[in-house]
This record gives sequence, structure tokens and C-alpha cells, in this order.
Amino acid sequence: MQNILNYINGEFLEPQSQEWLDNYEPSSGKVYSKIPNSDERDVALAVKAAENAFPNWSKTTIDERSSILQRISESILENLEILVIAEAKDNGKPESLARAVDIPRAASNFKFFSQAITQFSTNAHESVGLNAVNYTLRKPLGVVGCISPWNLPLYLFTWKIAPALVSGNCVVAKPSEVTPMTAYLLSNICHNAGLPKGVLNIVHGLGTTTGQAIIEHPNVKAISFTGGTATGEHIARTAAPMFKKLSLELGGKNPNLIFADCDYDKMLETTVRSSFANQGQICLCGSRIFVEASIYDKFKTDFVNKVSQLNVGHPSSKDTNVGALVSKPHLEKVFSYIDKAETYGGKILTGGNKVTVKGYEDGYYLEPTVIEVSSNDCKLNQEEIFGPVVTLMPFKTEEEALQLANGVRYGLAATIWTNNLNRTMRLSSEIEAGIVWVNTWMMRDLRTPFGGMKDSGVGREGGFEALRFFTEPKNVCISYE
Ligand SMILES: NC(=O)C1=CN([C@@H]2O[C@H](COP(=O)(O)OP(=O)(O)OC[C@H]3O[C@@H](n4cnc5c(N)ncnc54)[C@H](O)[C@@H]3O)[C@@H](O)[C@H]2O)C=CC1
Ligand SMILES: O=C(O)/C=C/C=C(\O)C(=O)O
Repeated sequence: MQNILNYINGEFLEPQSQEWLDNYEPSSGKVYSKIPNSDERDVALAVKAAENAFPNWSKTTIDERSSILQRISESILENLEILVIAEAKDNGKPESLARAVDIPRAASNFKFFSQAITQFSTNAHESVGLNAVNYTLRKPLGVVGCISPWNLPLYLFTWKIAPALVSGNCVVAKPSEVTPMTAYLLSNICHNAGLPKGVLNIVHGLGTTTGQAIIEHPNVKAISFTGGTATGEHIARTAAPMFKKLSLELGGKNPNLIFADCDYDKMLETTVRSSFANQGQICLCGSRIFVEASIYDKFKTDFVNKVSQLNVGHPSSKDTNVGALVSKPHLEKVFSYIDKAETYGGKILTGGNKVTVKGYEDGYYLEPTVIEVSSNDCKLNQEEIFGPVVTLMPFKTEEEALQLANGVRYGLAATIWTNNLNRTMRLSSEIEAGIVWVNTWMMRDLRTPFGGMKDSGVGREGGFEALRFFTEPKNVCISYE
């Protein structure tokens, strides 16, 4: 059985504890590799290595940093098929999705930030009348911690470490213990691309030990985290009193507002995707679908019909639309909402059952499930289920739609389907979400600010926002005679 290793100071190391965790293949329910159960000793080694590497790395030219990131990006693409198969095996997602989305995006993250840094500039202010000029430097922070989740493993891991590295920081990173494999493969890629030792350190292990040691370490200056809101809250409570910089990308319960005047066919097709892509395990999925009353019955029939035709199956099968959920505990968590749907006031329109896939009977498969609800206040509409489960509900007016959209603790993303420009402008302005898509979903331009309002997080990733997060502004005021 393969042992995943930590990557510390340019070396591949076993954990100090010599303890290992089981890594499961969601599609079969079997253990297929072991990962280090790292503790604070491994994290301390990684932080030390990063500190030692920082003086040189922070002084390398932009051109050199940019070239190394470019090489990493190219190497990800050269290893695309290996990474696709590894990601699907580790996470349960269809290989087709990893091939179309996850791995190309990981390569794009490195490519994008290798270019963005060459355009990143600072401000100068001429203090007219005072004979002085102010200019602002942006200095790398030092050692930074990057902690990522299991839903888009390599995609979100690289979304953090690429901007951190290119702006001159040294990184201690921890992928989710549930999906560690592609981060391990990435450590080899970075090593071979010539990233100097200690600049990137990847420590594997549990959130409560390895992750906790990273967020508590006094020499880690910033934490970039994506994951659940409860974990984000815990990280903020721990790290904020230590005055660490924090970027927290947390949960969502995103509204999908469908108006009668939309492009119906495009909306229907995209809504199936925004509901069930990656088994609904994307923080941006539109899990609360609100439909204008005049087309509600038609939409309900057409949507349920399309959803019931989705194929649940093994990630390697070309016919698979919906793969396995990421873990048994997660499957049970998602299923518990379906199981209690009626108690919560919902009516299951399609789906609702676990699925047995022939030859993979212990895998974590679940039917894509649509539940009709009559109130936005029910648990199904208020709590992040983070699986292949969406709710449907009609609305009568634009005002009601807005109220429903904003009636949750989260504020990550929203989708609006309409061809009315005035309505688009009104709703986009009033919806409490960091990201609003109109007549599309998950169309990404990496230059744009990415993140949420309310309980969906603090700060923004993407473009110059990420480069600003990973640097500290320092103003210099020069007076002249
Ligand atoms: N992208 C998103 O929005 C995600 C949302 N979730 C939500 O969170 C729920 C719980 O899922 P989990 O796997 O438990 O996510 P999580 O938030 O616990 O895990 C995300 C990352 O944080 C790490 N972590 C956990 N505790 C930590 C700590 N004390 N200090 C530092 N790092 C820590 C984990 O090891 C992992 O790398 C899901 O059911 C889902 O609702 C989960 C994953 C991703
Ligand atoms: O496209 C992105 O940058 C991010 C996508 C998704 C997440 O952050 C998530 O699911 O957590």
C-alpha cells in the first residue's frame, strides 16, 4: 500500500510519530493508501524550513519566481492524466470532471499568478506643497499557512499556494486528510520544477492536530483557509488574538432565482449542473432554487425529469454524471437531511436513496435529490448540506425572491436567471452575496474578487486581492528640500 509522505525542506519525510492514517477510496469504500498522522513536531520542522528559506526566496526576482510557477503549471498539464485519475480515486468525483475542471484549473492557478505578479504594482502619492513623496512597498509576510478542503482538492490547494509563493512568502500547507493524494503528487512536481527547498512545505494530517499546530504556531503570519464555517470560526478564534492575517472562504447556501422571462433551456441545463456538479460538493452550488410561480410547475416537471436521468456511477465510467460522495461520514451527514426531509417539512420529488454500484457495493453513492419545501425557514433551506440535494420553492414577486435569497446566515454566491436588465441591476445590487452570476453559473475569471459575505467568510481571494492578502503594505515618506 502506498504511503504518502510529508514534504519538508525539500525532503520527503515520514511523520515524527511514525503514525499513519487510512486514506479511503470513496468509490469502493476501501482503504488504498496511508497518510502521515503529523503533529506539532512535523509542523515545527516545516515552519523552521520555511523561515530559513524566506530570506533568499523573498529576494528572488519576480522573473525567477514567475518562471518557476510557469514550470509547475506546465508540469501539471504534462501529468494531467495521472492527476485526473488520482483526484477521482481520492475524492470520488467523475474523472471527466477532474479532466475538464479540477486539474486544468490547478495548472491555470499557477499560470495565472505567474503572470499576475508581473503586473502587480504599488502606489505613490506626491504630497504637493509639503515637498514630500510617499510610496508604498508591498512586502511578503514571511511564513504563511494554507489549509484546504476535500471538495476540489488540487484546485483549491493551488489557488492558495500559488499567490502565496509568487509574492515571496514561504508556505506551510495542509491539504484535507480526506483527499491528500494530489497535494502529495504536487510536492514532487514542485520539487522537480526547481522550487528551492523549504519554500513550500506540505504537511499531512488531521485538522485537529496538524491544522491546529499550523494555526497556533506563533511564526505563521497568515492563514488562508477554505472549508466549513464552524472550522473557520474556530480558526478565527485561535488566530485573530495572535494578530495573524486571515482569509476565510467558508460555507454557502446559495440561492438560484429563476424568473419567467429567462432563457429557459439554458437555465434548465445550467441549473442541473449548478445543483449536482461534483455531487453538489462545491460551496458555489445553487442549493436553494426559487422559481417564479407562473413557470413553477413546468420547471418542476422538467427539472425532476432531467435530474432523474443523471447516472450515478463509478468515477472512471464515461457515463457517470454523479460519482461517489467524499467519505462515509459525509454520506451519512447528507443522507440524514434526506432521511428527515418530511419532518423538516419537505417532499422528495426525485432521488432520496443511497445507490449500490455493481462491483463497488461499499462505495458512498447517493441519488441526486430534489426536495420541494414550503418555507425558507426549514433546516433544509437554512443549513449547508453540501451534497447532491437541492430544494425547490415558488415565489410571486421580485421583492419576495430577494427576501428569500437573503434569508440565510450565508452570503457566498447567487445566480439570477432573467432577461430583464433593470431587474438584474436591482437584484445584483441588493443580494447579499460576494459573487452574483446572471444567466450563467461558475463562470470564473481569475482576476475577479472571490469570497463571501456574512457567515460565508472574511476577505477575498483571486487576482490582486490574493496578492494584497499575501503582502504587507509599507509606506515610505521621503521629504526633500
Ligand atoms: N469549500 C467549502 O465550502 C467546504 C465546506 N465544507 C463544509 O464543512 C462541513 C465539514 O466538513 P469538514 O471536512 O469537516 O471540513 P473542515 O472545515 O473541517 O475541513 C477543511 C480543512 O480544515 C482542516 N481543519 C479542520 N479542523 C482544523 C483546525 N482546528 N485547525 C486547522 N485546520 C483544521 C481540515 O483538516 C481540512 O484540511 C461539510 O459538511 C461542509 O458542509 C467542507 C469542506 C469544504
Ligand atoms: O473557483 C473558485 O475559485 C472556487 C471554487 C470553489 C470553492 O471555493 C469551494 O467549493 O470551496
